[in-house]
Amino acid sequence: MQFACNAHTICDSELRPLGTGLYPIISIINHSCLPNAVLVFEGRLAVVRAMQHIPKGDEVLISYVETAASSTTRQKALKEQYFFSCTCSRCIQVGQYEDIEESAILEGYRCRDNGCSGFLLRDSDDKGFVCQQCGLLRDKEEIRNIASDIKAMSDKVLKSNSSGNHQDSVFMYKNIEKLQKQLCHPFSISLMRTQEKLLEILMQLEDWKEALAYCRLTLPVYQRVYPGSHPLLGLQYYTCGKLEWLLGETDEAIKSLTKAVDILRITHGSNTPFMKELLMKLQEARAEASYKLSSRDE
Ligand SMILES: C[S@@+](CC[C@H](N)C(=O)[O-])C[C@H]1O[C@@H](n2cnc3c(N)ncnc32)[C@H](O)[C@@H]1O
Repeated sequence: MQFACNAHTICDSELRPLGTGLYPIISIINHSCLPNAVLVFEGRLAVVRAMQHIPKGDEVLISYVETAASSTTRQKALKEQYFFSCTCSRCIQVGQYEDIEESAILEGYRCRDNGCSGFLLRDSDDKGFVCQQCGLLRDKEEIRNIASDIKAMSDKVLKSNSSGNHQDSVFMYKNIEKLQKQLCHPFSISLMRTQEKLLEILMQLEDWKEALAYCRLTLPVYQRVYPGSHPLLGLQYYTCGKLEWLLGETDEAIKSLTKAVDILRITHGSNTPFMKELLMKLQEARAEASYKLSSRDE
């Protein structure tokens, strides 16, 4: 229990998990689902950085769990691993309309009308789910069928992942994505996770163009679920910028890399090798853009 409640996942600069470590000083930091600080690692060194101004006397808080989740999901994860009920400013809104809406957007269903972006809530007769914007009902049987097709397809892709055929995986994840688009709200986290997976495999396949398309698809959801200076949003801008640069979209690359720098210099500091590399890429992209401009003028 001491380990489970106090250990932290050690990650690389791109927040990919490497292992687990126990850091006695870091272990005194409490959790918030709306944290004001972030824990990052520079090799084995654990560094806590403020993501916003923290007034003197305020508690420094990090998040122990994935914040891109509904209140119910976050609370369940905190209870199961850390044995407490969170009462942070996000969690105290549980049961209020805004929180119900946010949960239905992140983890609920889309409206039957493709042009409507409303969120759905269970109807009082338990026939299905009703769009809170246009009033259309989605039959629970239809929802159950699509959800079970997604489950079957996800089980299949997990089994086939071990065989390592990326093309097959792309095909299967695209099928999952298609079904999730029918089922889930456009800002759904599961749809975003499928698109992230496709981005990852397409990068391995070096299909930069399609990878960029998927990276761009995830950005609106990232902006919503990782607001402010969240490192994951910064890293997604970084990926987008690298792909744009690789594909010769220099001006777009400069915009994305600048957004990445604005966030990651807060979360990752400005003197780390990781940040130096990012700043170097931005400088090179700027130099390329001005070279292109001057050769066009000539
Ligand atoms: C890593 S320790 C944090 C330091 C701990 N509060 C202490 O005084 O040693 C994790 C434990 O702290 C408690 N904790 C952390 N954040 C909390 C919060 N927001 N509300 C209530 N308890 C919290 C929980 O018991 C959790 O298992």
